[in-house]
Formats: sequence, structure tokens, C-alpha cells
Amino acid sequence: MSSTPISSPPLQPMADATEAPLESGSAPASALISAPVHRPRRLRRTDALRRMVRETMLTAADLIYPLFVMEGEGQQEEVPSMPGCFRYSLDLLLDEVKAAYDLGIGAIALFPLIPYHQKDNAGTESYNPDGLIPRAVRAIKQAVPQVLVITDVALDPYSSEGHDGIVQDGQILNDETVAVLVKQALAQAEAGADFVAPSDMMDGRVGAIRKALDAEGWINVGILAYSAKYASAYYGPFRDALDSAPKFGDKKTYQMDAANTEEALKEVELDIAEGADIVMVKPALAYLDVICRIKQHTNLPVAAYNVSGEYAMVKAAAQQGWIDEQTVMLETLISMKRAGADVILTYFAKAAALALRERGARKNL
Ligand SMILES: NCc1[nH]cc(CCC(=O)O)c1CC(=O)O
Ligand SMILES: [Mg+2]
Repeated sequence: MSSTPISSPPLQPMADATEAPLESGSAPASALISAPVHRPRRLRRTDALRRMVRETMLTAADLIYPLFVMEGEGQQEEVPSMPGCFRYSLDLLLDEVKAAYDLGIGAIALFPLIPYHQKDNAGTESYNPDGLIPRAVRAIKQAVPQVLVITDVALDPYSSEGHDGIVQDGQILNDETVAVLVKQALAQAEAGADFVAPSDMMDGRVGAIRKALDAEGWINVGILAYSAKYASAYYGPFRDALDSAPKFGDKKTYQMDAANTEEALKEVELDIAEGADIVMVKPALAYLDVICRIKQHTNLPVAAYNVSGEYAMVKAAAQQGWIDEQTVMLETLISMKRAGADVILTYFAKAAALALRERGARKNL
């Protein structure tokens, strides 16, 4: 192709490359190029204009901050595969919750590191009323009463097998597990949890938990259901954090196949019928289409879990100097909101809230 010379206007000094002058050119110089009727670039000309027509917003109030808690005092341990992410002993956890709340993050989700000697096949420790999670919930509710406390309902951190259910002959028992999950949820409600979040993917657990909560008078304790939770390799760093990797096999007989969407809609429908208040898709980034479909399918708030492996990928690339961490983080989170998520669980919660504060409501991206 021969290059047609196009005369351009003389270069003007420009203060900010992201702002274009009102008159950036003359009429097309060549008869070969006809002037377009529509010029979408008009709406991208200045920052104020871009902000005005921006379709999606991310705010700290959208975020849930997942936190790892462990026994001890005055201790925090960085998770090696999640730089910048720590397991906290209870006292230090309170400082982290306060710091997050002060940044405008209204909700936290708790996950426990359980010492191996407290683990067994039935996850008995999961419903100990004086266990690590009930103690953490009480302490947080005392120190920062306004923060919404969400507790994870699943056996894996408590399971000697590293599975989300009771194991028998290499199988994960469903109904027997649900009976334990119900006890776990009740212990958490008793401790003061605002929401319980079953992440186990046993069938029928949302209905069983709702029924038990209501029977015990916890009518205002909500259920954030991990409805479409996929069997994903993106959970690796989380399992490092809690030392909860399966001791045998994988989780494919209860978590979903990565290739399925219709099944996600079915899972969501069931959880809604069973009494879920919020439905969740997990992981988020590789499943934006699923978030989008579910958002169109229900009027309930939809949550997305920006999981540990998604966090680790961004951190690792940023540490290499290959990407700009803050901008990629915000771009990633906004993609989840754009797909239809109302709420995002993310290990970036504090960093994102800080970045939004720094950049100001003015920018967002
Ligand atoms: N009930 C288990 C649970 N709850 C949350 C996560 C993963 C979260 C993350 O990767 O950030 C997992 C891991 C798993 O299913 O093995
Ligand atoms: Mg289900």
C-alpha cells in the first residue's frame, strides 16, 4: 500500500497528553478520506468529559476484604505466594480491620489457619463455640461494631483431609457434611456474624442453613452463597495461606467444571430458592461472562471473588516491573463491576481503597 501523505497541523505544546485541544485538526486534506459523521473520540477529549460519561464506578463500599486469622499474639506472617497479604493473630487482626474500615471498606470475610492437631475428618473444630473464628468475630464486633463480618462456612480449614466435606472411601459425603455446616453456621451466628458464606458447594446447604438460622431466631443473619464456585487452580495461594490443600485428589466432584455456564445458572437458581441473599461467582477474572449472565438472571446482588491466584499473578508481574500494579489492579476490579458484580471480595481491598482515595473520585481509573 502506498502511503498517502496527510498534512497535519503544526504540533502544539500540550500540558497533558490525555487532554486534546478543541481544534485538533483541519478538514481532511485528502479527497480520499471522507469526514466521519460520528466521532466517538469527542467524548474522550478531556478528563472531565471522560468522567462525565463513565459507565461504571468502583468505590471502597463495593469491596469485601478477606482476612486470614491465626492463633497467637502480636504475630503476622506474610503468605509467600501472596506478597502483601498476611495471616494475623487476633490482636493484630483488629488493627487491620480498623485500618480497612477507616478507608471506607465496610465488610470483611474471615478465614482461619487451624493447627493440624485440631483437624479431623468431620471438621469438628468448625463448630467449636470458642474456636478461632467465633473468638475473632466477637473481638471484631467489640472493637469495630459497624463493620460487616462475614464468616466462611466450609470444612476445609478444619479437615484433616483438606476437603470441604466429610470423606468416606475417597468420596465426599453430601448430607452428612451439610449437618456439620449447619452447626458451624449456628456457632458463627451465635458469635455475632452478620453474614455466613457457605463456600463448600454441597447440595442443599443454603436451605438447611437458612432453616436452622431461622429456627434459632437468627432471622437477620444473611447468607452470601458461593453459588457458582468452580474447581479452579487459581485457589493455590489461598490453600498455602491456610495450609488447606486437599490431601488426595481434587475438588471436582463438588466444585464446578470450568467449561460450564448453564450449570452456574442452575446453581444460582437453587440457592435463591433456598434463601440466599447474595449469590457469588468464584473465581472472577476468568469467569466474567458467568458474572454477566448471572447478573442478567437475578435481581439479587451478585458478588465476585477476585481470588488468591488472581492477586498473585498481578503481584508477581508487578514485582518483575512488567505491569503497573495500581492501574492493573483498578482495571481488573472495574472489569468485574462492568461485568455485573455489585460486590467484590478482593485481597486488594485496602490497596484499592487507598488508590481510589489518592486518585480521588475525580479519576477512578
Ligand atoms: N472453602 C474453601 C475456599 N474458600 C475460599 C477459597 C479460595 C479463595 C481464594 O483463592 O482466594 C477456598 C479454596 C478452595 O475451595 O479450595
Ligand atoms: Mg449448589
